[in-house]
Amino acid sequence: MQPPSVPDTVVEVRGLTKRYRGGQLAVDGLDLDVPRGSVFGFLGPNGSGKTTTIRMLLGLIEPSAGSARLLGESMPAAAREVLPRVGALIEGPALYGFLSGRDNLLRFDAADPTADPQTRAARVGEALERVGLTAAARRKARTYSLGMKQRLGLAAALLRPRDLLVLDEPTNGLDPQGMREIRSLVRELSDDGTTVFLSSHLLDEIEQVCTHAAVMSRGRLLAQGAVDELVAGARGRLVVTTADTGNAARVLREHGVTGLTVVGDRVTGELPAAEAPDPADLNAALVRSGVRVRAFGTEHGSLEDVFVALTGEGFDVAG
Ligand SMILES: Nc1ncnc2c1ncn2[C@@H]1O[C@H](COP(=O)(O)OP(=O)(O)OP(=O)(O)O)[C@@H](O)[C@H]1O
Repeated sequence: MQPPSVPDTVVEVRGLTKRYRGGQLAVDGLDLDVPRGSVFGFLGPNGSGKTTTIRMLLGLIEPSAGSARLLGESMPAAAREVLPRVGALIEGPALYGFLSGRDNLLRFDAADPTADPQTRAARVGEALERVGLTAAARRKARTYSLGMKQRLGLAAALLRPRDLLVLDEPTNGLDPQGMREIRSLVRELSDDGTTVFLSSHLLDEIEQVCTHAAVMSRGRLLAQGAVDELVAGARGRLVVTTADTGNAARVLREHGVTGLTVVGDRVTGELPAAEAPDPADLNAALVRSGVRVRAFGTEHGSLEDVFVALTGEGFDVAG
């Protein structure tokens, strides 16, 4: 039997809305298009509706309005056919601490009625290998670091081939090393052709690993698209290094630069969108005013700039 084909749009969401019983509007008219083969970052501060959206995508809760298609099929109606092709890791894996990593995976595999017991050991061995836990496979899961537990959860999601992986805040609580491990695993899975949808409140993480992103705030979508296009649309920041920060800020303000901040010997600001002055003219104006400029340049826009420009607010990671 041919494996089912993967449509060009792996996740297609239209007008998706969730109002909880208490009246809380958690997700408000969301449209999403996740292209096949992408690593799609679902970005937003805590409480912006990411988990609620993922729950609706996976058919765990009913939307109040709108529709969600996963691998071309309507959810939650097609959950039985679609979900076996989707690996998910939400809010940390459910592991037995008293079992070894390997025994945890054997249990997960045994719980899948379609998994052939004859090939179970090989499947578990491959999944452990894939996430780099072979050497630690016989240790009890409770002795694992958070990053190792998260990788074991991913191994469980990878016991069968998946067309889509949905990861809710996969690096939450991990140290930088653990984060790097998960990021490189996500890249490998993507290189093998799996579409990955991952939520995060970490802008930097999304920029590092994702090809596409959707930016959420308070239940609403602010922007989505290829990360490089989103970032290219963000205005860069002007950065001037000088001992004479006060005068530099004044001159830049007079020339239309906004959002000026001074940290140490660095003055940064935003170039006005319309009729942006040529940075070379700004530099000349600083020099004319007697400001001794040590360094002058522009920094590329980041996803944070996109977020700030769209909301007029800082990206509050603490929620
Ligand atoms: N079961 C529920 N009943 C009522 N309100 C809820 C429920 N679950 C979430 N909410 C509310 O809905 C909003 C969105 O929450 P959600 O968990 O989807 O956001 P999130 O972006 O995933 O944030 P986090 O990263 O903190 O989980 C929040 O204001 C939250 O308090």
